[in-house]
Amino acid sequence: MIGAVLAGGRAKRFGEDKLLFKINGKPLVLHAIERLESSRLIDEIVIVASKFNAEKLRTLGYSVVIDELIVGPISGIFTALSLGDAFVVGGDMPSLIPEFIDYIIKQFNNSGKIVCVPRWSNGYLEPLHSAYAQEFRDILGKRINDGKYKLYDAITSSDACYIDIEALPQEWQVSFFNVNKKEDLKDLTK
Ligand SMILES: Nc1nc2c(ncn2[C@@H]2O[C@H](COP(=O)(O)OP(=O)(O)OP(=O)(O)O)[C@@H](O)[C@H]2O)c(=O)[nH]1
Ligand SMILES: [Mg+2]
Repeated sequence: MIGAVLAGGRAKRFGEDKLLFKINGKPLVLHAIERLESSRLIDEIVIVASKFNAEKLRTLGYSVVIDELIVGPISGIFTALSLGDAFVVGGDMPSLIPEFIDYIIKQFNNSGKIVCVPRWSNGYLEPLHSAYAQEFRDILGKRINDGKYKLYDAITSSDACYIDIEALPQEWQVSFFNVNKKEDLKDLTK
């Protein structure tokens, strides 16, 4: 399974390039990559960048593909799936829990569904912490063509497998943490 790290956003809320912003001396995106890499069921990492930041991200030494569409995470996933099945995360998720990722990939493999996504009891989904089959790419492509960019809608209108977050170890929930604003960094001093 490919580990795809979405990195094509403009970080408007953060106010500067958040993915290369150093936390404990290491770019934010590298924290996410290294966590994802230590999942046993992930065998290859790919960064899904934009044409604006691809060169900088290439210096990290991982393979980089360019999302030519940049219409939000949906186009990042669409781009990643050209390479195969993928577990997709945001590059701004430094607290990923490899064991949780492996758990989702196992569920995905056993379910035979085209997407396996964690779901909160209020119905909220975590699509940037989910496993996607390459077969889902055509569905995403059609939706993007129609100007339908909401991932939530793409997933819920498909035959997805849902993982009940509250039934799992509570310590795993930190895996969803993502940095949007500068002030989010203070939750990250560990
Ligand atoms: N490939 C790709 N990645 C994206 C796109 N939009 C967002 N991302 C990435 O997805 C992750 C989560 O997105 P956001 O939290 O909205 O980040 P962002 O868009 O850079 O930040 P804001 O401009 O503040 O919304 C980040 O790592 C982004 O770099 C996109 O259109 N294409
Ligand atoms: Mg955004």
